[in-house]
Amino acid sequence: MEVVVTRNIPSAALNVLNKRFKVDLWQSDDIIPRETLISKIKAKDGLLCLLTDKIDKEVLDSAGDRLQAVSTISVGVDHINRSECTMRGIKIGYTPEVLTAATAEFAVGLLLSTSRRIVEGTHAAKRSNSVCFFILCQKYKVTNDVTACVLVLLVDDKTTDRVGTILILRIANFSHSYFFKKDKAFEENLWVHFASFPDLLRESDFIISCCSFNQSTDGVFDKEAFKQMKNSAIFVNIARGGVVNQDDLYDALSRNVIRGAGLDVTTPEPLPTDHPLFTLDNCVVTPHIGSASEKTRTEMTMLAVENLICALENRAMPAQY
Ligand SMILES: O=C(O)C(=O)CO
Repeated sequence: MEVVVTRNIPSAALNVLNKRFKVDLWQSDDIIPRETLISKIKAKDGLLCLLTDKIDKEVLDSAGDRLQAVSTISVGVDHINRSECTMRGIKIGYTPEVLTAATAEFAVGLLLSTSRRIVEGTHAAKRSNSVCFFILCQKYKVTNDVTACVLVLLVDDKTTDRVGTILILRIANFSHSYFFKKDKAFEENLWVHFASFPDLLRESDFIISCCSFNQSTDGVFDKEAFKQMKNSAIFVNIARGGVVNQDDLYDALSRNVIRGAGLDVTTPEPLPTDHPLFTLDNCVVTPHIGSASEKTRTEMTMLAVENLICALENRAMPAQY
């Protein structure tokens, strides 16, 4: 059997695949160009891909009848046309659980670095030796305390629940937590409360988007949403760039409609270096590295490899979507 792998993966994972299949590897740390993917996938049995690879009808058409499985090294599957896969009997594997803790931790990191202006402080320290006055000078006078603030997580399905749950536990010492989710058990187990979306926007000091990207979350953080937030609110996005209208966010940040944003996800990814969001002091942008600890990325890759092998050998995948 033949499989396509769309990125350099750790050699341990590649060796496992090489022992079983003929592997057509895109041997690069860069995103595989779309035309290359469309050409490589022809008449292959399996695909190991990343969230940066759009697996749509055109790619599946190019693969043809032999393709049996798409295994993504990600928990999110919004880059894969699931209904086309289902119609064609193509199994989808994904990587839940193994990245939960790393992603939740990263959200805490973004929350703190944005609210306490750690990145801005680092730049200021490099620029000037008067940084001891950082907190006193007019320009830099405000940072948000995290303690005793109201924090909101936008969570909407099983996948994002997991990250949300760990996140709640990690920040339990800081804040009261609210969940945008109608689930009694959840409320009782984590001492969180359900609130409507407009209430959450109005009452929160921190809003963390952990939701999956779908029709109901597409652009949900827009001009209207930012207008409803407190002027002191900090917005953190570890979900997908598509849940935010980025022009509206830029506008809200540059006019101090909200205080700051920490974004690990953007549209597009990577965000072009000349993007206006990079010009703002009150916006921390990272290149989608929420799950990028060595242990986590290795576990994700090994799980994706195992998913692919099981699918092609007609055994149950450890994590079938
Ligand atoms: O696995 C995913 O879907 C991610 O977004 C990783 O950070």
